[in-house]
Amino acid sequence: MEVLLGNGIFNVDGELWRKQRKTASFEFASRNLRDFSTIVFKEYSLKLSAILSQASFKNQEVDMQELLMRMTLDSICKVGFGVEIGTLAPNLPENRFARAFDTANIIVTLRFIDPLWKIKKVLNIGSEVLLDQSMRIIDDFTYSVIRRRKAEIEEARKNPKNEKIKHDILSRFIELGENPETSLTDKSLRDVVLNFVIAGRDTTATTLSWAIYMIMTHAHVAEKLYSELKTFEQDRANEENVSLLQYDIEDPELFNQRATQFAGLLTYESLGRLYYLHAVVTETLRLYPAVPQDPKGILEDDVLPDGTKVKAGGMVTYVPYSMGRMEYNWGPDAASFKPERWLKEGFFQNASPFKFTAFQAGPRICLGKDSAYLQMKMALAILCRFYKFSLVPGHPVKYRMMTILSMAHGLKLTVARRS
Ligand code: HEM
Repeated sequence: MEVLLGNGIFNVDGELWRKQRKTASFEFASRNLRDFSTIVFKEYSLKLSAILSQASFKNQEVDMQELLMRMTLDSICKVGFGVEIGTLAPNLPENRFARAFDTANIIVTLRFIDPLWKIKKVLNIGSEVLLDQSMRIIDDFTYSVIRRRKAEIEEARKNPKNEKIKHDILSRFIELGENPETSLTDKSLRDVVLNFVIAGRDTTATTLSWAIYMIMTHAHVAEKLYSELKTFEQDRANEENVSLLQYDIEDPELFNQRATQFAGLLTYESLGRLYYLHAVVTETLRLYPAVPQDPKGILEDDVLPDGTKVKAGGMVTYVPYSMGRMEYNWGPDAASFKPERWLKEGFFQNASPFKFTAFQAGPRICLGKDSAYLQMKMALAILCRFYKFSLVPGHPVKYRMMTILSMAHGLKLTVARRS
C-alpha cells in the first residue's frame, strides 16, 4: 500500500506511528475541528437532500451509494485539506482527482490477490500503468494544495490582522510542523492527508448505505426514527424560539427551505440526544462493519490468551463481520437488525470495543469514530426526517469483496418526500 499511503498513520508502526497518533488524537479532540466539521457535514447533507428532492419530483431512480460516496469525498476533502472538489453537484460531474483516487484505491487493494502485480510493475504494464497515472494525478493535486495552503499561511502571517484561521487538518499539521523539531516535509503532509481521505471516505459512505438499506427494509425502524426526529424538531424549535415553516410537500422551494430550517436545529450537542438514531447506526455497523476483516502481521512468535500459538511472519485476522453475528456475543437474535438492543430505558448503552469491534480496539482504535458518527447522524437525521426510501424492484444488494464492505451494484432506490 506504500504507493498510496506512504508513511501515513495506517501504514506505519513504532515511532512513526506514535508521533502521528499523538498529533492526530490531539487534533481530533479539538473543538475547532469539531465545529468546522459540523458546518461542513451539514452543508453537504443539505446538498444531498436537494438532489434527492429533485429526484423525487422527477420520479427518478438514484444510486444512493454513489451519491453518498460523492458526499463523503467532498466532505473529507473540505475537512482534510480545505478544498471544495464539488462532486456532489446535481449534474454529478466527473472529477479527475476523485476518479484517480478511486482507481488507485481499487488497484492497490487488488494487489493483495494478484500474485503478478510485481511483474506488471517492473514491466510497466496493465493495472500498474493505470496506477502510476492515477498516482501522478493524486500527487499533483495534493502537492499543489499543500503549496497553496503553505503560501496562504505565510501570507496571513505577514498581515496578522487579516489572519483567517484555517481549520482543515492539513493547515493544522502545517502549523504544528513549524516547530523545527516536528517539522514535516511536503511528502509527510501528503501522506497525512491521503491517509485521512482513505480512512474517512468509503467507511462512512458504505455504513450510510447499509443503514439506509436497513431502514427501508424495516418499516417499524423507519417509523420510530421518523417519530424521534419529529419530536426532536419540535423540541429544538421551542428551545430556539423559532416557528417551524409551514410547507406543502408539492412545493419544491418551500420543501427545501424547510429541510434547511431543520438542519439549522442540528448541532453537535443536540445530535447527541438522538439515541434511537445512534442505535440504528451502531446496529448497522454490528451487522455490516465497514472494515469487515482486519489482518495483522505477526512480528514475533507469541501465544494468544486462549493458548493459540502464532508464528513470526504469519498473519492474524480479527473479523468484525463474524464477531458482530455471533450468538455467543449477541444472543439468539444476533442475526436480526434490532436497534433496540442498544437502548436501556430509552438511552444508548455502549458495548466494549472488544465485543463491538467495528472500530478496532486498543491503541489503534479508530481515531475518527466520533467524526464518523457526527457525519452519519447529520446526514441520516435530514434524510430520514424528509424522505422515505424504496428499493428499486429486483435491484440486487450484494457484497463487493474489497477491504471495505460496500454494495457490488450500488443501492438503487426511489425517494418520496415526507411532510
Ligand atoms: C463508519 C466509519 C468508520 C469505521 C467503521 C472505521 C473503522 C476503523 C478501523 C477498523 C480502524 C483500524 C484499522 C487498523 O487496524 O489498522 C480504523 C483506524 C483509523 N480510522 Fe477509522 N473508521 C471509520 C471512519 C473514520 C473517519 C471518518 C476517520 C477520519 C476522518 C477515521 C480515521 C481513522 C484513523 C486515522 C485510523 C488509524 C488509527 C491508527 O492506526 O492509530 N476513521 N478505523
